[in-house]
Amino acid sequence: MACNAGPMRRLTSLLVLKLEQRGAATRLLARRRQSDYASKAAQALVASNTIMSPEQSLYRESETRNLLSHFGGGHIHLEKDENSGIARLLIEHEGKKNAFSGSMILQLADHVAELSKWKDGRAVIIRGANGDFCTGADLNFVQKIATPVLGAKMSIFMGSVLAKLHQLPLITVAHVEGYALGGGAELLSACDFRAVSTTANIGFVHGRLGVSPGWGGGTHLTQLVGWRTALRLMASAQVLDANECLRLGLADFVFSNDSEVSAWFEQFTKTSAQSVRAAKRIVLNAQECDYSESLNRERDVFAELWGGQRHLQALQKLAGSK
Ligand SMILES: CCCC(=O)SCCNC(=O)CCNC(=O)[C@H](O)C(C)(C)COP(=O)(O)OP(=O)(O)OC[C@H]1O[C@@H](n2cnc3c(N)ncnc32)[C@H](O)[C@@H]1OP(=O)(O)O
Repeated sequence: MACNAGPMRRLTSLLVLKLEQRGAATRLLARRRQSDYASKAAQALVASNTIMSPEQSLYRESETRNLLSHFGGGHIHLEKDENSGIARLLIEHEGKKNAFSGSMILQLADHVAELSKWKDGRAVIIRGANGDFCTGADLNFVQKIATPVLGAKMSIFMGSVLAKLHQLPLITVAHVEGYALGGGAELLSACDFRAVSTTANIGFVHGRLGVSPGWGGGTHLTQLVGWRTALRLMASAQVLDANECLRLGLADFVFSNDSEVSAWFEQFTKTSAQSVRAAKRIVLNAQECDYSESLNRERDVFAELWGGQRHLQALQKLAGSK
């Protein structure tokens, strides 16, 4: 369990802030065409007491799921290998360089939920189809939800998905080739490790669209590269190649072909899945909890493994080899 309800609470307060801008949102919506689905949905939300009253429930996941389901295209495939404990997530949106549609966001949410329950999972590798990682949100879909209220809902939902991805009890690796822009850069920055191809172009280019990261990517980037570099990258919308990413700490490994990345990944298969998962829990606690709570939790993790079947078997094997 997380030490605090951090990500969701921060996202919810974002929605509260947006709701305070209700007058502006309503005026903006009034200018939109009645026939536009997103505009109608937004008007319904603005008119609804439940979404507009801070005293009442502000965010309904089911409403956001319903909204996102209207924007289809592309697919996220999940493949789990029970023997190795390694899963693969493939992002595929043909003709759109794997940009996220609404339905792809929902699929990612469901896959992350499934992975969170996978007791024997060791790692998940995330990759884009056809030579690109992901170019963020599908711009056609973005255009249709370009209102403060709908943007807040989408940001809460996808921000929570990427926070859950970040907190998975297994190792997350982004296998990055080609373009990883906007929300695509946010997705890779939520992972534990980034193996980056020499073909990669990675950029927090949100500023070119007059916005900023909204899926937690600004926070994850800051944790990875420090606040000054993160500020520079977001404020300039600079697109980086693999070697620049490596120099800044945004890449862990640079590769030029698949066999190199497979060889690099081998390091995560040398210990038991339980030990890998324990290590992940320990580093998450160290990030999220205060010092003494993190130490307490580390002891709990240790106690779950010490004297267990795998520990005893390993001891026996070592003793036998002496
Ligand atoms: C909180 C999340 C915020 C966000 O993620 S906002 C989205 C941020 N992403 C972007 O701004 C990327 C926009 N795309 C681009 O700049 C360029 O397409 C890119 C990736 C540099 C590639 O340039 P080129 O190699 O010249 O190729 P191209 O532009 O002809 O693209 C090929 C086809 O892919 C499409 N595409 C690429 N990125 C897309 C996107 N995000 N949403 C929707 N469609 C997208 C592009 O429109 C083009 O389609 P078509 O062939 O013209 O039908």
